[in-house]
Amino acid sequence: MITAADETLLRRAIDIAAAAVAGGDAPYGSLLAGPDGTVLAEAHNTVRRDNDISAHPELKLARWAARELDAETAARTTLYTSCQPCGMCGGGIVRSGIGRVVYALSTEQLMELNPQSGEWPAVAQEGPALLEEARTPIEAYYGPR
Ligand SMILES: Nc1nc2[nH]cnc2c(=O)[nH]1
Repeated sequence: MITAADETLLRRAIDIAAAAVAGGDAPYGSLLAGPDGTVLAEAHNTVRRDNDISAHPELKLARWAARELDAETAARTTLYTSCQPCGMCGGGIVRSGIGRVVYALSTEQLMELNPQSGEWPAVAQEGPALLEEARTPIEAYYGPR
C-alpha cells in the first residue's frame, strides 16, 4: 500500500529524474529513505556521463545501503524510484537488504515510451546433462542440499 508520505517521497524521486534530464543525463531518479521518511541518500542515472552501464540510481543506492547500513537498518529503508528497477538493479537491491521499493512507472509503462528499456536477450539451456554440470561448482561451494 502507498501512503501519502510515500507519494511525497516518490514525487521527490520524479523531481530528481527531471533534474537529471535538465542536466543532460538519462531520466531516472531515486532516493533511499529511513523508516521515518528521512532521506538518507539520493542518486540519478549517470550511465552516459560516466560511460558505465551500471550507473543506475537504484544500484548506486543499493551499493550505498550495503556499504553504509547494518542489515537491520537496511531492512527498514524504502527505495523510492521514478521507474521500476531493471533486472540488474533488482538483484543489487535484494543483495543490499533494502526492505521495500516504491516506484512510479512500471517497466511495462516505461517500455511503451521507450521499447529498448527492459529487453533481455537471454536463452536458458534445456538439457539435463548441463544442469548436473552446472550444479557441481555450486554444490562444491555451498554443500549439497
Ligand atoms: N529504473 C530504471 N530503468 C532504467 N532503464 C534505463 N536506465 C534506467 C535506470 O537508471 N533506472
